[in-house]
Amino acid sequence: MFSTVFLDLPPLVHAAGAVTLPGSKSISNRVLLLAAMSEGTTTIHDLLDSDDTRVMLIALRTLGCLVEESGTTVRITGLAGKLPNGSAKLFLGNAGTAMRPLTAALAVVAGDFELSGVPRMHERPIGDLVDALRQLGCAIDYLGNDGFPPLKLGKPALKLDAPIKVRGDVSSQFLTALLMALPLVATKDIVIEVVGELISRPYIEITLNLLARFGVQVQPDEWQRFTIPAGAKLRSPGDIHVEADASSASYFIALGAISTAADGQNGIKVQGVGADSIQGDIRFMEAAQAMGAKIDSGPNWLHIQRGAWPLKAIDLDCNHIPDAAMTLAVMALYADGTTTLRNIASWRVKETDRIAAMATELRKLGASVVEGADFIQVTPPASLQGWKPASIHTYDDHRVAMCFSLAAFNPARVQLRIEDPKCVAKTFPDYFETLFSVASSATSSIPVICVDGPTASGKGTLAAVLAEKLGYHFLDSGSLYRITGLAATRAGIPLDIANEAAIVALLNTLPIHFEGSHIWLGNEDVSELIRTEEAGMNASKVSAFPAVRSALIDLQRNFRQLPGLVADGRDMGTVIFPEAALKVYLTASAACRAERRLKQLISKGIPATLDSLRADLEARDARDSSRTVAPLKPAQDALLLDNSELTVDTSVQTVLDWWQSKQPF
Ligand SMILES: Nc1ncnc2c1ncn2[C@@H]1O[C@H](COP(=O)(O)OP(=O)(O)OP(=O)(O)O)[C@@H](O)[C@H]1O
Ligand SMILES: Nc1ccn([C@H]2C[C@H](O)[C@@H](COP(=O)(O)O)O2)c(=O)n1
Repeated sequence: MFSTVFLDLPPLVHAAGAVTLPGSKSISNRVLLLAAMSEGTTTIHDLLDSDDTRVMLIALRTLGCLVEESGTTVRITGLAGKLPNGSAKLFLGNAGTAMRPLTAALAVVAGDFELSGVPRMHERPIGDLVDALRQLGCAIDYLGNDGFPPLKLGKPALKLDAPIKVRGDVSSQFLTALLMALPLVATKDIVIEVVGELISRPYIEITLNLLARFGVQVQPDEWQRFTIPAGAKLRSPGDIHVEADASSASYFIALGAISTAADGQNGIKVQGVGADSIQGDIRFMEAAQAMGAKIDSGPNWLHIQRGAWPLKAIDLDCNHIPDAAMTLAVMALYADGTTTLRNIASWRVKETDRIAAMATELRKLGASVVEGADFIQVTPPASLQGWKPASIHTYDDHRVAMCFSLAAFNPARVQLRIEDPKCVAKTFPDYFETLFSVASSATSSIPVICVDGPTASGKGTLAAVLAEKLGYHFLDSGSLYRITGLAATRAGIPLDIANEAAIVALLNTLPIHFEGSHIWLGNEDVSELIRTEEAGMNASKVSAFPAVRSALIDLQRNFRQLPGLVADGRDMGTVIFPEAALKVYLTASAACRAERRLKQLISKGIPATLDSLRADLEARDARDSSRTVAPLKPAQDALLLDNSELTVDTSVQTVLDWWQSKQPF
């Protein structure tokens, strides 16, 4: 997951390949609660691992439920409606799929509970559900504002005779919550009557479908009355598989519709969910097809290719696909006219006011947007010049972040910044990694920051922190020369020019691979071994051989992957990435560098003296600067930074400021 303050997306050009999506949030949290409340043990396969499921799991454990996790498989020993912990305080983050159903389930069983969430959760309405539960005799108090969490639940005095009325036109989660909770107390038939038009019916279909899997056959009557039969009991189905999330699939369906494939590849394959999904958002397929996507599907997969181009503008009632419809609003940027998405009033009470958020952010990109109480109308920029680079504010809303990433395919190739990219953790923590696994940019548009300079100037430290802060890959090019020196020494090859060919032949066979900050030579983690002063000196020797340098060029350039790269070395800016957007030449006085190296070695328990270290680093600098190929020197367009008197933080901030000043935002 990208936990950076922002994530810059270079212009994306192609997309092709297969993606496997995480489990459905709606199914995951429903199944977790049903499994916890039912009789028997349920093994849930492919459960979504995200913020929203995590708060549900923590809540269930707090209530005394036995939860055993093993990867994406979770075993729940059901409580059969009896809670061992009759009082608990539950924090439910911003998970509506946890807050609403848990409120109903805990309100009908005896106990004292407090349910709270993040500030936005305390602005999301729950009054209609509370009103419905109070009709049943549930004791519920508001701890903050009336109509909103946090809530205090007490012991109910249940009255099951009259039909329970619940509004269906604000959120279908209120009805879902009642449907899942009432089997716990169905000593007689319980009737729920929906007041107002029921929105988001497909979510109710998921609820009914899953209740049936847990042994409860609710009798629906025209989507207005639902009867939970007397004697209904939640019973574990044993094993249950969670489909991939159809709302998450919408981004990749859209991706297939708007992108062209790179050579030899063919569209986007989405694995884990197919056209026969029980999730309502699968009908996003139809909307995407109406806009021009070509989609094939099988039992558990979808295959999407670009069809009509530009996409066709549509006018659609999106009541049945409220979440996935946000993706349509971004697809509208690529349409041949104005797209209108109607009947989306529920967007206003989601993670943020999504109509306002989408309108604001689409306008930043240059679109014309009209918004109303329950609709949004999007007209794309009239020409390439109409597109504007934009920093997309994401409002702590995972779907805003994910759907706007698709704007990186804009034909004007303007840059895009996604603020707070980690908000995708709510449903799809690895969203951007998955996107980058199938999307590609022109290599020349993938940003590179080069940090070159003499030994112990702090290049590695600076470059690694920059890479972390920007979410970019990191190339420690010196490690490649260090490994070459190590391998040659181990093979008994003297490190002199006469053996250049032998060293290159050996280098070409080396199974080098990188895993985070660890460097492997085959099965051996050599990260520490190559850090000695001797290894540094040997690296300096082999790095002077032209054929060794040539042999390492492609390997280094291959590090230039989405979303960007920070590369540290001696010739990053002069030879390997001469067109890099920012080149930093980092220096510090020899005295200062020797002192830093001394501290570094002593902290690792390696004895050393200041004088010998200074002599060694000056000798290394001299060799690195005087060799005939790619000598150590600043690139002509490098910015010089002497950090002798600067802390690491100040150096990092200086370079980040330089980088920001080059961005169009
Ligand atoms: N600005 C700074 N102020 C103080 N200490 C620093 C600064 N930058 C780096 N250091 C420290 O100096 C030591 C050497 O830094 P680092 O290993 O990053 O240098 P380097 O240039 O990559 O060296 P080499 O080229 O030999 O790999 C580290 O212990 C690091 O924490
Ligand atoms: N791009 C590079 C990186 C490193 N070298 C050589 C010269 C250095 O003395 C040696 C070790 O590098 P370090 O790990 O200390 O950065 O490798 C080079 O020639 N070109």
